[in-house]
Amino acid sequence: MTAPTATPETRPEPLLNPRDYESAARARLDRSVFDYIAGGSGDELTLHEDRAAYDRYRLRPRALVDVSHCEPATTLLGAPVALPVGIAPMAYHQLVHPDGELATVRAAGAAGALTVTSTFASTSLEDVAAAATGPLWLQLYVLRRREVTASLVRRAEAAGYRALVITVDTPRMARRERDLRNGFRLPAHIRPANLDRDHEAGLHEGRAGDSTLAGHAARHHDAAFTWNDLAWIRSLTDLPLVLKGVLTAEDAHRAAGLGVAGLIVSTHGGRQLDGVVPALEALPEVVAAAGDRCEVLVDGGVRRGTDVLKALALGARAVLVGRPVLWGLAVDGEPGAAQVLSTLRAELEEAMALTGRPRLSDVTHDLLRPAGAGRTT
Ligand SMILES: Cc1cc2nc3c(=O)[nH]c(=O)nc-3n(C[C@H](O)[C@H](O)[C@H](O)COP(=O)(O)O)c2cc1C
Ligand SMILES: CC(C)CC(=O)C(=O)O
Repeated sequence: MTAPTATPETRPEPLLNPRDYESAARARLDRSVFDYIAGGSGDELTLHEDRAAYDRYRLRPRALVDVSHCEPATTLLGAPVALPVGIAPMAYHQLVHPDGELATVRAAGAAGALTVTSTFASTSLEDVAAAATGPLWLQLYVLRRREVTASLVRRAEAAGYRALVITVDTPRMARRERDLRNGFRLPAHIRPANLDRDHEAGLHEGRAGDSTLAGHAARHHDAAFTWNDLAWIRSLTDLPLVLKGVLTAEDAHRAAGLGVAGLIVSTHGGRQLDGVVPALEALPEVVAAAGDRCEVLVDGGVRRGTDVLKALALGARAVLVGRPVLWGLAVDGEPGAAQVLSTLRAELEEAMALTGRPRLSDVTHDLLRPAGAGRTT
């Protein structure tokens, strides 16, 4: 069959990487939705630095290694995954596509990847679980109404979630100036599907200079939640606990000592404390402090297969990706999200082959050197 004739002007540009998807998503989405997803807090220093930290490393390839088969499969808290890349928890996937979380969890399942579902999903955690074929963790914001958090824990267990990810960097939501300028509010048809109507109030009526999400977090997130309260969550469930947003050795030690199974080194994608250490820079101290007591993941700024390789070389067991998945979803629903994941997988395999590291156990610190510096190992 002949391809339809297309002039150079009309031929659609192929979308080859997350940046291409971002540009295409920008063209499709309402400005305030695009900005809510793309944006960071304050001067967006950390948003920028999370990404730039990857570019400060160079790769040291080894030659003449049999790379005819490269294997990125691993396990996360005991569950097999086909690749060390999962989907970060993100609120309200239906903002960008009506299929929302169902599309992203199906895309993750097809890729054999982990999905972390947000407390603020626009689809119920049970419906997400019913559509899942890969491992699922539930992200928890600890809410002031403790019985709501307790009920999320029980529902997660019943629905087959395999871990609880407690986000520890958001006792309040940072000022995100794009959202304030745009007067960000949730469109009327989108709601936090895991929560009751009390937790919906105020999300839909906004005004310039205000973000309804920030007001919502101020009313409902429990800013008094501390290390001592972790025992309360522990008492509710035997599911493994993972802390998301740990950036220091001190907190990693403390978490490991309390029996936390996993840590996600994260700046929340540059959306919380602006000027904080970029996640990739914090990774080595967290890995060293956790030792073999916790599995350590990292997120923020992962856009290429070589980024995944760099994070693994610095000791991460896996990375999570956030915005790129939403860009894929915005452009083409489930196939778009799937394409973003499969591109990252293809790039990771290529990077493993071209660095002479066909197994993840070969991806060690000697793979890296800081840009512009001599050998560090
Ligand atoms: C639109 C959006 C919504 C998010 N919602 C949540 C959330 O509900 N819970 C959470 O722990 N992190 C949330 N995050 C942070 C992500 O889990 C992740 O840390 C960050 O996006 C990773 O950076 P990346 O987008 O550069 O890959 C959100 C991020 C974005 C972009
Ligand atoms: C609803 C928000 C608290 C979700 C979030 O974590 C974010 O937008 O970064």
